[in-house]
Amino acid sequence: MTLVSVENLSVRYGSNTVLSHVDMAVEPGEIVTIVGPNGSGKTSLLRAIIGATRPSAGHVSLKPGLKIGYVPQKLHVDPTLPISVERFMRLTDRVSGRQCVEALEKAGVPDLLKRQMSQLSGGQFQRVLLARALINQPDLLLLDEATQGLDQRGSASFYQQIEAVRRETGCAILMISHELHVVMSASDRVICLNGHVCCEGSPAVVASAPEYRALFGTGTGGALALYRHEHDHHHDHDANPQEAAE
Ligand SMILES: Nc1ncnc2c1ncn2[C@@H]1O[C@H](COP(=O)(O)OP(=O)(O)OP(=O)(O)O)[C@@H](O)[C@H]1O
Repeated sequence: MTLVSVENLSVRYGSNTVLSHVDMAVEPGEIVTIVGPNGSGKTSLLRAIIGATRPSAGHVSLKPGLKIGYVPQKLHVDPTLPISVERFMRLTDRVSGRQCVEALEKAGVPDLLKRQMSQLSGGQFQRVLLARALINQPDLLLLDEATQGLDQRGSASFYQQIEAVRRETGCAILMISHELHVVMSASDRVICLNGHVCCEGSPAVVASAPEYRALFGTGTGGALALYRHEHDHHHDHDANPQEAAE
């Protein structure tokens, strides 16, 4: 059964429409990546899915009883606050020490339980956030640019961990990423967003779609084009990405 189904979704902040007519779905066990320039509504889409942002039109349906783990884009922990990884993980959920250790194992950092949050490296911190999101054994994991601030090796290894999590737990993953080259290999499906769904499909189909190329250019150099986005392609919400790619 489909985990998340988004139909004709629009999100508006005041008079600013950031998402319009977005249709997308996530099936069990899939890894789906959302790419798109800054401000293209990626975070707004995730927030609409978890119910933190109210759609101005359309709707989001979740499979009944769906458990979601969410790794936010940024989380600031005051470096002067003495808080251990274990305390941090137990702040929001009633979980045992054993469950914390298991979640840290799944996130690839089994030995961090007693460490101070302020002493973790960027990569370790992100793994702890991942562990916290895994603690309730979610059916769907949402990651909002979870590798921000990590170097290329750190983020490649983080995505390998995500694939291992999917293998071991079978949970589906919906993630936002700017690292196109890494994402392309780790994803079953890519959705290219720019206020609307520009194109979507398997990484190979999306990479060769004219809409995607208009946004990101070709090859891995396209990762840079992301930040120098010129949106000059024609908007056609009914375009079939399969046909467009041919
Ligand atoms: N709570 C809010 N109130 C008003 N405007 C908002 C709010 N949240 C986001 N926006 C605006 O909506 C647009 C889309 O923001 P969103 O965070 O969804 O984009 P994004 O694709 O995730 O961007 P980035 O890649 O920079 O993280 C931006 O122009 C942003 O300024």
